[in-house]
Amino acid sequence: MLPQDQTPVPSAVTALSAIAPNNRPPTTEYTRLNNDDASEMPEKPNASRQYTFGLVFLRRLYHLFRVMLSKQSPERIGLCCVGLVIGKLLAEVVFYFSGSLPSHFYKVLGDKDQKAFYPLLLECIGIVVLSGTAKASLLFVNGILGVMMRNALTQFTHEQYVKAQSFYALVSQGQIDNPDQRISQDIEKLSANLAEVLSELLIAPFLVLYYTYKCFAISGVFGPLSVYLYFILGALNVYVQEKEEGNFRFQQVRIREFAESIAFYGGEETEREIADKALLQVVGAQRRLVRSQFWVNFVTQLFSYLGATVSYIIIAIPIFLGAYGDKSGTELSSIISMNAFVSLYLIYRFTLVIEQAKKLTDVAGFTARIVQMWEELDSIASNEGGICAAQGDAQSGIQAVGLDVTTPKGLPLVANLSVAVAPRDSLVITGANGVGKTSVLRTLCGLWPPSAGTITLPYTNNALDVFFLPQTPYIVAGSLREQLTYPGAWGNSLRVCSDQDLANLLELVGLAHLRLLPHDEPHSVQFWLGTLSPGEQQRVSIARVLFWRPRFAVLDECTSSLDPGAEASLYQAMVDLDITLVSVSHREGLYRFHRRRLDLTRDGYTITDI
Ligand SMILES: Nc1ncnc2c1ncn2[C@@H]1O[C@H](COP(=O)(O)OP(=O)(O)OP(=O)(O)O)[C@@H](O)[C@H]1O
Repeated sequence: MLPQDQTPVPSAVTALSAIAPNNRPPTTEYTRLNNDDASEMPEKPNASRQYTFGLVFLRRLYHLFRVMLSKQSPERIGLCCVGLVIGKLLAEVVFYFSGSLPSHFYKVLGDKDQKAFYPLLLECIGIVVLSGTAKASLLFVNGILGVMMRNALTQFTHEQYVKAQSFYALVSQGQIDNPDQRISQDIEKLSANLAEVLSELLIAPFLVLYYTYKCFAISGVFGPLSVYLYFILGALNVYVQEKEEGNFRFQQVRIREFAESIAFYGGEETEREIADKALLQVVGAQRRLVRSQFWVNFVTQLFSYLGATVSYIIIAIPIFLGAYGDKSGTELSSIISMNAFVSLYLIYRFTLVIEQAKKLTDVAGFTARIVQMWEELDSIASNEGGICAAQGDAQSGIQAVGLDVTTPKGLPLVANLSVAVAPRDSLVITGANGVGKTSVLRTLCGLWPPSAGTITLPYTNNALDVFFLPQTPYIVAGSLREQLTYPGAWGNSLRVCSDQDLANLLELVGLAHLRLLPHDEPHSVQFWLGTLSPGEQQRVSIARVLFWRPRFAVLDECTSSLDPGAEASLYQAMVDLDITLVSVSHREGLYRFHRRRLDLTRDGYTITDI
């Protein structure tokens, strides 16, 4: 049997690349302020979203290797590479010897030479043991290398993704499909495939030249050309299929996440249609991939089986021409066997070029998806990272001057907004649905860059002193303590929470019954979502404000599920702690906790005293 061996075609790699998405900010210019330094945001370079074939893929692969080397100790990687090369060479040598064994057996048995038979048998057993050891070691080193690569690439991605609102920008801009899939699955698949081909890549330069020449010799220019073409098409197909897989999975996750809402709406039929549509896309992409592989598999198999026949034709010609006239029947059998082995080995090597190209198409597809995400995160970090606001002290409060609020798609919502919120000068923002209340908060807190105008935010001890509560309560995995004190570190302050503090806090927000839960036992998000009603989740959110005691809190309809009495007592608790509020609310009962009201309309805004 021929070995499970592959020969890479790095030269074919140059044929493919996939390009970063076009991540342009809205065409309007905007002012970005940081510590009073106003600077104009430059237009991002026009990173093309189309595919190009050429050096970009190599550049991405190089980027990938640089990241891996920076995250793993070079000694460990070096050790693995040496292990791979030794294992590979050993496997090749052992394979050559095992392939020549049958011809020796033909000779020894044909001559009825019992004395030579036993040493040959021993040699055979030795080769089998060596072969098993070499292959198992090779697989072992491959596995270790795959784990190391996955660890390094995922760590690097986490650093880029979970920082300074990068993930928010990436997810909300929607330029990169399914980042979660890229991080969890694509990196894993890339690492496994790359580790597998790496052993080949290390000894590739020589093999590629040799087999391209062999391929050319057997099939002319058409042979290598079709291999390269296959490689390019294959990589594109893998990329597209992974994208469709991601969309399909996303749809399934949505059904699970919003099961209750869908059930209330009776939306099963619509959901099934959407899921079927996603399935159609993924199956279509998969079908294209299978189709493109058919001809290659056909040619590969043809060569494999034709190889045996060809090897007999090759040896038949000299035999019939009388070149081996002096050989006995036994010697002739031995020669025929050896010739069959060498011919088949060469043909097998040729088919490996195609086999390896298959693996490299996977590597190319996954590399494009992962590095593309890094490039997008890079451009987000360099252009939009951090809060676009000047740093003021606690007394200066929150100020916006001449602010133009625009959605990421460039839709203008609020023009020339000037408003100031001094300490104890709480503000309630009102207005019809969709008028832009939440968008004003997003712009104030730096999630959206303003199209024009300036923002000043209060800082205490060099840390932003504004706590933002979003419209949808955010529940995290962890203990009750971790739930109530999220995020674990806020501002520059460290706050200790004793059991008594925790009990008081629970009492204050009307969650005293949760005391029955073991405080420090961690629970999953599913557990918390199943345990806390929507109103209780909002109480948990307010508990976080009461725990951290910021000077300013920005609250986006974060008590909408509470009854008026509970809502009022929670607002009173925040006011009692001297927290200045900027609230979005439709409920008039809450106005009394604020000094002024900012009313947004489609035509502008008014600010009135309460
Ligand atoms: N990420 C986004 N990308 C593009 N447009 C958005 C985005 N988020 C909101 N919008 C649009 O901006 C407009 C204002 O939305 P916003 O959420 O600020 O309204 P709102 O006044 O808070 O509404 P509501 O009272 O319903 O909460 C809406 O038309 C909405 O479609």
